[in-house]
Amino acid sequence: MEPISSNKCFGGWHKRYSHQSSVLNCTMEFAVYLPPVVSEGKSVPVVYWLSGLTCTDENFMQKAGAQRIAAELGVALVAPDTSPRGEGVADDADGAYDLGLGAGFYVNATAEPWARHYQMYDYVVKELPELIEQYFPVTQQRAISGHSMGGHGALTVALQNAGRYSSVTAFSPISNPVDCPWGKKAFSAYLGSDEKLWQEYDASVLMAKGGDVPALVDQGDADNFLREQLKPEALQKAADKSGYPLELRLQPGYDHSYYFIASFIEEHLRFHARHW
Ligand SMILES: N[C@@H](CCC(=O)N[C@@H](CS)C(=O)NCC(=O)O)C(=O)O
Repeated sequence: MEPISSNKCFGGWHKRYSHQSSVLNCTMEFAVYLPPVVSEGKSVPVVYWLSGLTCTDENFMQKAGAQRIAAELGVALVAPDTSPRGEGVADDADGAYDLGLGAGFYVNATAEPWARHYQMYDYVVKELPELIEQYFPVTQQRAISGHSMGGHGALTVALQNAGRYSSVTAFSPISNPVDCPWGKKAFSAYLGSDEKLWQEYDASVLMAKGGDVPALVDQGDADNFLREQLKPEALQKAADKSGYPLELRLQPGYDHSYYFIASFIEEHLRFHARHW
């Protein structure tokens, strides 16, 4: 692990690192925020943040203002990148923003040319937490959050790994990727034509089967992607069917941006802190 930068922030430290990922077969960068109590020798729980299309680890850390409340709550924040990176990593032939680099969709790709590097599900669920738990003063308490493509990632990761996460929250998640243009495009590329496999990565399909990881989802009603891509009504329907503990809130006037995330991130972190 190589340090890239270190900045004091609300009494704690925001740090960036690069490391060689064996799961993704490339060099990856990630960010970690360590709250002030860490300097007193205390270990802290971790909230993992998964970002959306076009993002790196930096969007959330620079725009959401989450460090202030993480410092108060005594929680670490970890933000991975949104896809494998570097020379030799496949990208969309037209450089589209919604496939390839910056658009890993938190799945394990099975189709070519993606399978060699695009294993973001295993990276987020296994390799990155193992690294964090080995090198940083953190407990085994984990929660997960994300935005848009990362909201889809957070929900599917929590739903598939109930014992590993104590709570999950999402902003504007892609709630039913098997039934929207972003999801269909990414899943047909990364997973091929076997739609049964797609369903393993669909939050609405998974939530309809039930579960008990507490979930909070915020969605702005002025979000341009709401109707065509995000479809929170599918998630609500799934939760109603299975009796899943989902709190879904439609927030009037908010759009898809980090201004929305910055407005509610405090409530999301407090939600996680209530469920350690
Ligand atoms: N319309 C955008 C779609 C990408 C987008 O809205 N990305 C969201 C996540 S889905 C984001 O967080 N962008 C980066 C940022 O706002 O910092 C584009 O064409 O680039």
